[in-house]
Amino acid sequence: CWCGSGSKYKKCHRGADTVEARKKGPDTNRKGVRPGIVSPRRVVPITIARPDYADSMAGRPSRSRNEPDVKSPDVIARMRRACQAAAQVLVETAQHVRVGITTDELDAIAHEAYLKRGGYPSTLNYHKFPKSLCTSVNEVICHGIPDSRALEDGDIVNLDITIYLDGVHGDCSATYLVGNVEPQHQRLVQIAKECLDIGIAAVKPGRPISDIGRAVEAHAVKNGTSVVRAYCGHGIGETFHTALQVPHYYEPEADTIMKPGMVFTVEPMINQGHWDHRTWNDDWTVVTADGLRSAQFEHTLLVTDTGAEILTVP
Ligand SMILES: COc1cccc(Cn2ccc3cc(C(=O)NO)cnc32)c1
Ligand SMILES: [Co+2]
Ligand SMILES: [Co+2]
Ligand SMILES: [Co+2]
Repeated sequence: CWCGSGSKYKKCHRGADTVEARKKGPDTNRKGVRPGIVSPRRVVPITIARPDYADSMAGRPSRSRNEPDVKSPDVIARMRRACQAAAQVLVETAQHVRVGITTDELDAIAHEAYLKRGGYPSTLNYHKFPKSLCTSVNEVICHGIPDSRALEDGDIVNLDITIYLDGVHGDCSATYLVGNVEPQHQRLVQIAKECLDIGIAAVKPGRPISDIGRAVEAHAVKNGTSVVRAYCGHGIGETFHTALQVPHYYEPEADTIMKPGMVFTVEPMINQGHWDHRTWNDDWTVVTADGLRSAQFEHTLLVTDTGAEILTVP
């Protein structure tokens, strides 16, 4: 869900000056200063194949982002297995979501769940991201870093899982309710799930990628919510993020025609209030500008002759 630097969609990527000016520390909503990263770097046995960025100082993929949008039958077969594994890791980790568990403990659970399936946690060291999944709580839109904050009654939390298995990535996420969640926040989560389903239904060969954002944004706005613009869905395969971007708002410039064999994520981030975001001064955590909540769901999809096949099913 990263539109990346130099995004061709002006609205999709803010200029550095704006971002710099907007950096801020953890919101008081999150009970003051964030607890911080509490555990040492998790280890991945050398027996597990790692992506090229896993051991690089910058964590930057060396492989170009110009992987073809349409995948070969071999890559598709490997994507099916990786995406199924990602969905299983998500389900397994989500079973532990409850009041009192810390997001760092969820990171440990997810980490082991990747490893036991022979997979590498794609986010670990990806652009130097320090953890094996993203945990985005309440006003956090995406890229939340697991830490010592315990989940509280009434929270919503997105778990974003990406696995690297047999040379390809599978990426999925879901937002979960913690204990007794206020009806307005339950509704936000429901609308976000509907936005993903409606976005997937808009996937049709021969149509432009922009159909997806048009359908998602219409549903979000009709239901009194807004669509985050700075982070998009993305092409995925042997590369975590290919050059293909999938805005979740209506972007007429997203004119790539969908073709059978394409694989990309749809991962709408839906805000309770305004679509704008801020980035914490940890350089990762993306939060709503107005402090209201955000919810997200994500699947990795294969474009078929008639529509979309959801690959991230357990
Ligand atoms: C360099 O700039 C950035 C900025 C933000 C994030 C990152 C790297 N990154 C870390 C985790 C992560 C997850 C996704 C994802 O697609 N989730 O569905 C995307 N990017 C991710 C890099
Ligand atoms: Co993301
Ligand atoms: Co993604
Ligand atoms: Co993801």
